[in-house]
Amino acid sequence: MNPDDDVPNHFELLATDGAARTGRLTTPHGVVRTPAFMPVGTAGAMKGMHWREVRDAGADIVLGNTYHLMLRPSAERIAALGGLQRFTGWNGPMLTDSGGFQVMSLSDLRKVSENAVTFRSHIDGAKVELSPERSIEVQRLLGSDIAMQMDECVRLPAEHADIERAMQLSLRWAERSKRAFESAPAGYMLFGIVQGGDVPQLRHASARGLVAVGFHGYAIGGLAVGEPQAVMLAMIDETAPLLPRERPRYLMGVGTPDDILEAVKRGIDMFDCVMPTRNGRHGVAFTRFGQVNLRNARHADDPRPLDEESSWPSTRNCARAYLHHLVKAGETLGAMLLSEINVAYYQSLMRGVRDAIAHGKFDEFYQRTREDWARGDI
Ligand SMILES: NCc1cc(CSc2ccccc2)c2nc(N)[nH]c(=O)c2c1
Repeated sequence: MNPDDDVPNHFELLATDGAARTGRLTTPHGVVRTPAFMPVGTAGAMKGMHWREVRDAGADIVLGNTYHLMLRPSAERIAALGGLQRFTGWNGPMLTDSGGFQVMSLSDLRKVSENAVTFRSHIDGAKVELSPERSIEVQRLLGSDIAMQMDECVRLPAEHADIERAMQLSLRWAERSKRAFESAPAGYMLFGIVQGGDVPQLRHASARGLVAVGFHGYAIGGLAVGEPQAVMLAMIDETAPLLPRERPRYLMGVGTPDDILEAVKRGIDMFDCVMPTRNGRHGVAFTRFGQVNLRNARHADDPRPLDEESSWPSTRNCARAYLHHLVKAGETLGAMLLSEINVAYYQSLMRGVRDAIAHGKFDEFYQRTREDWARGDI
């Protein structure tokens, strides 16, 4: 009996088109339609947006960050206040990362040992130890519907020996994470994370090792960490076929609309990225015709909206000249409008992807979407 079979499966595959899939992932706080884009609400807020707008834009699930929330306001305080959903007011599914990735990218004086990652808080400099067991405890206290195992992600390019060391450590942490998760109530999920850098054999070993442990779903980590898109896609080609077809696959921290379309084509179901809100705060809009930098003077007298055929009101109604003015003036409303415009675009892209796969038209959708992007904004 494969341990993977012992783990309940809350994912339902509805249709496939080539390697692309569309399905439904049922969580304790609601259903997630896949392929799904999950906006990142790092410290319990979606920067520049109300949760109402996130929901109206079409997001079924949002992400929270264990690293940030355990440091401030603390997992124990959020638990005492009823958990992340009640604390934030987002009354839907939430996924939290394990925190190790953020430690490596945000904190100082960090040390990785067999037992844990030790670091100093970027907020008050306090020494903190994050073990697989503590990471799972924090995610359980937050009440997230989908928790991630503790792992070590290596930036690329990297030495083969370092990639292998981190991949093997992550596999041992996967087993410890699963043991620590065993007391979670039914319906709550734990995903394993495939590591292995840009080395196919290490990707294979990681994927096989995780399936042997058995998880509700499988993430592909350690990509979009400095490698060319072609390398990222090649590693997805090496990894996805080794993951159980009937369970969800999540590509962590990816990506641009083009990255997402290419990864859906290769069998990925879930995505997250800070780009929609981060680019929005920097004056850049994602549209059906590619990215538009509203700081550019060419928009100063342009009365047209970004896309008059968009289903999203701000995208259909706000004049480029106004958005340009807000961005140049540093008005908060500029960041707010472009954040919602971008999150809405990503959600419209995912709606189009799901519909195309459901009707066996993914290839046509893929071609037409890329032609629109290539045509550019005129
Ligand atoms: N840049 C890719 C990336 C991003 C994240 C962060 S994804 C995220 C961010 C915020 C909240 C929830 C998930 C990762 N997280 C883990 N645990 N492992 C990785 O290899 C990895 C790679």
